[in-house]
Amino acid sequence: MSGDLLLVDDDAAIRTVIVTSLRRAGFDIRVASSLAEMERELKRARPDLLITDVVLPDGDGLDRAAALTESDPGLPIIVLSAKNTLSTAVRANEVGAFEYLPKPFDLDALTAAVRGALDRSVGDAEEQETFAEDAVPLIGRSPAMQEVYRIIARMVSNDLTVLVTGESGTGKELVAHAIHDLGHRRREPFIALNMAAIPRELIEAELFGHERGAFTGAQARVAGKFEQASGGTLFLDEIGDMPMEAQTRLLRVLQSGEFTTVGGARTIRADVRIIAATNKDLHQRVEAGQFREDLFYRLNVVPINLPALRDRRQDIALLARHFLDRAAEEGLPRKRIDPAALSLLEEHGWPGNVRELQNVMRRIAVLGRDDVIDAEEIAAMLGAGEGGSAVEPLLPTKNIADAVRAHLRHIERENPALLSNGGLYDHMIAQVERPLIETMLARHDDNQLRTAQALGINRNTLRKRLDLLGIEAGKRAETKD
Ligand SMILES: Nc1ncnc2c1ncn2[C@@H]1O[C@H](COP(=O)(O)OP(=O)(O)OP(=O)(O)O)[C@@H](O)[C@H]1O
Repeated sequence: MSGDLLLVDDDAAIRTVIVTSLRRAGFDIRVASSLAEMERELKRARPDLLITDVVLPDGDGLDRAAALTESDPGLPIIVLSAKNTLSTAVRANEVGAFEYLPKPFDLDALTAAVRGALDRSVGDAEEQETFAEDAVPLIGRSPAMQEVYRIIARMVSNDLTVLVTGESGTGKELVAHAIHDLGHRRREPFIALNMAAIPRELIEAELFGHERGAFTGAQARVAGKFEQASGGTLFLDEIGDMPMEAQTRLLRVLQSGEFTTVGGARTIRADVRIIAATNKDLHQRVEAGQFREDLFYRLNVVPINLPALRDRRQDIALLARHFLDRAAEEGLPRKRIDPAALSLLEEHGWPGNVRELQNVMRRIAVLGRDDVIDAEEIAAMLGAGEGGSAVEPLLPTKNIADAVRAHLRHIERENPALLSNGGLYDHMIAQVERPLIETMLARHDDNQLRTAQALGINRNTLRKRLDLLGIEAGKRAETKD
């Protein structure tokens, strides 16, 4: 791949090293040692990529880069800096720099970053802008999130294994998606598998696929997630819940880059990027003998820890408004929120993190009385949530009560024995429970874990209720592309 690169650095030795290495990799590269020289080069011709140092003799390379991205948003920029402070990284991120490389950096890493940046900038600039917006749906400007963005930005130009940790609902899956969507594998599949959502005995077959006749009921050869994700990204959610035998097998794949299907003799190359996530303390699991230490180190190549929402309260207002906007885009009433209401949100404990905030905002969008949400409404909503009871009935209680009475009259006519044979209570509860569970399952694409979380019940409780009510729930949601 060739490309016209412009390197701006006042250190002649660094210029020489970079120029030599990038020319060897097949790139054309021009150099400048100051902002003034850079301006001259920019006037001569627009480069395909700018690589700049931060501290230059006649000014700040990052400030200039920020101005450049305003006037030329399609120009990819790589920032090199010896000032390894977080603020430089954050500024580089704000500028939208494709990659931030702290000095001293690895020349291979620079070459990979250049390739990734050029690859990404190929194509229609307009399409890219929308792509970039859609690709990073992560909201929040707190320092903790900036650090997360900085790591994500550095992960898009390589295939390193990433371990995302954080409490439930902090956005781990969103981060995995962002890494995939921004990286060079973005046109290939993103396949997710949640270890906690499928029966333990099926995990290996789900991951590696199985041959016909590998076990009872295996009537045809089935490709596993590794094969489905080929060329793309495999997201292993709730990795802490992976059974030991599957851990051993996964470790072997990570070591050898190959796997065999269950019951199969063929080996298949595993061209996938692995992103794992967990809300469990894996160190503790390792100590308790429940998680293989060697696998932990294989997965924890690049750790990303997502902060709990209560530890980044400055993001709450932004997130709340974002979720209200999203609700309005989906056709729910458009609501605004007043400052006192926002303060209350900021003081809340948020045990369910961003997911909980999202649910609260959606409920308010549906149920709120006025266009402007006030503190009283928020207090009522949060108070009800904490008690674990229904927030406020969607339908006035009277209608549900009427429905119950009408159904009892119907039973009296059609099946009077039910009124006295002891089965009435279960029957009536099932009348409410079935549509409730079915509707919520449909909303969550049949994903049982998310449905249980949304309902506020344990996943096993949900499973039992599904069995009892005879509701069939598929597993469509485990696979996403
Ligand atoms: N920073 C964020 N900006 C916007 N939305 C967010 C953010 N973080 C999380 N969300 C939203 O909150 C919900 C939960 O996020 P996600 O599923 O990624 O969390 P998680 O950490 O993977 O949760 P779990 O551990 O329970 O699977 C999603 O609907 C997601 O879109």
